[in-house]
Amino acid sequence: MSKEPVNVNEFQDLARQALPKMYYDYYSGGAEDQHTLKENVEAFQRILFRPRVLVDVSRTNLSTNILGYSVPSPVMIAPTAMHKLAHYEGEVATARAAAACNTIMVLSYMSTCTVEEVASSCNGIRFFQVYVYKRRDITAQLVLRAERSGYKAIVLTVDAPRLGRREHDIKNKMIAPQLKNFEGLISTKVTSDEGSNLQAFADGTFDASLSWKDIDWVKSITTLPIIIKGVLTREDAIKAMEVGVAGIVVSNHGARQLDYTPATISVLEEVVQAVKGRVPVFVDGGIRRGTDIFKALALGAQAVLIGRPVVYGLAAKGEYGVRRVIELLKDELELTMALSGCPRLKDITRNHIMTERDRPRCML
Ligand SMILES: Cc1cc2nc3c(=O)[nH]c(=O)nc-3n(C[C@H](O)[C@H](O)[C@H](O)COP(=O)(O)O)c2cc1C
Ligand SMILES: CC(C)CC(=O)C(=O)O
Repeated sequence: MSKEPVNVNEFQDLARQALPKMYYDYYSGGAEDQHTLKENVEAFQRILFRPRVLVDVSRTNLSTNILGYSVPSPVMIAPTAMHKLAHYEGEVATARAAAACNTIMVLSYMSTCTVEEVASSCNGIRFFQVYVYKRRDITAQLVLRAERSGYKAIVLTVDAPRLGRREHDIKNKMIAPQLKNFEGLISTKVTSDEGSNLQAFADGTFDASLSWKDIDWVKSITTLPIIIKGVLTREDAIKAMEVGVAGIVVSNHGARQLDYTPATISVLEEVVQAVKGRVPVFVDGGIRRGTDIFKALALGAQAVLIGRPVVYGLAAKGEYGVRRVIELLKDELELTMALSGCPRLKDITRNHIMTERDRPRCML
């Protein structure tokens, strides 16, 4: 048994040791210069606290409500592809860990276990993430299967008309494994032996024509609420509300798509202000500490999603590792709340943090 991590960052090293280089690079990497990859984490570090003292924090409560579902903490599992490359049990192990923590898991469209396998592996609230394929009938079938299997919302990812340029994957000639969801529908075998096979697969399948008018089509294939994932501007947040989404995820896809987009935490407030409370706003990207979660909530997020740390937990220690990642983040958030004078999530306000812009000159 490898050593027991005391924070989620320590799972990354264990994952690096556990995984073949090609897979570790795929999970950890970002697009091009990986500027945004660094920024997603570092922008959190530039936000400081304004803690309040002498508040009774002998009891804390982290519970919240996400789309009508009551959950014990404002943490969800972001959709990440192909968990069997991290651990032989794949998304089933992740789902069991999520269920054990009563945490909402968003299953990736590009999962290595099927939507039905994950649904039947354990009880739990799950959402299904969707990419729209050129073959729209395939997308419609997958959405129907997810709905029939009890998934509670569709998370439509809109920041990937094409796959970002991930240079590790190009060098490693990253493979695209068979994705069981698509068995009998489409082959993930690509013939290209140049560059990333995953990119070649995405180029052949993802529908780059997808646009705002197509949200009506997505609505027409499901009765589930639709959350849009990948919004970074007030303009798109307003459009998303106009087309009637049930929620917005501020996301730059973990810095894997367009490099030099701002860190998500830097644009969260812009989106929150545009949305004016009409739909919940979620955020992902670079969240590695309970303090990061607190900062996101202070800037108006209803909850956060965690991507890489979950995959690292899975690679390092399977289901147990994912559970520990969720527990560590939740414990850190709880302590942050106590030390900031916020016994409940609704006590967390914008005044509990200061961004670089808020800081008085004399402190620079
Ligand atoms: C290995 C990996 C695979 C991903 N696969 C998907 C995916 O299939 N669908 C999707 O919408 N987002 C995908 N994402 C993006 C995540 O949902 C999320 O936006 C991102 O990981 C958050 O950043 P973090 O990893 O810093 O927490 C993936 C991210 C990673 C790291
Ligand atoms: C298989 C990929 C398209 C999944 C993805 O979204 C990613 O790797 O970021």
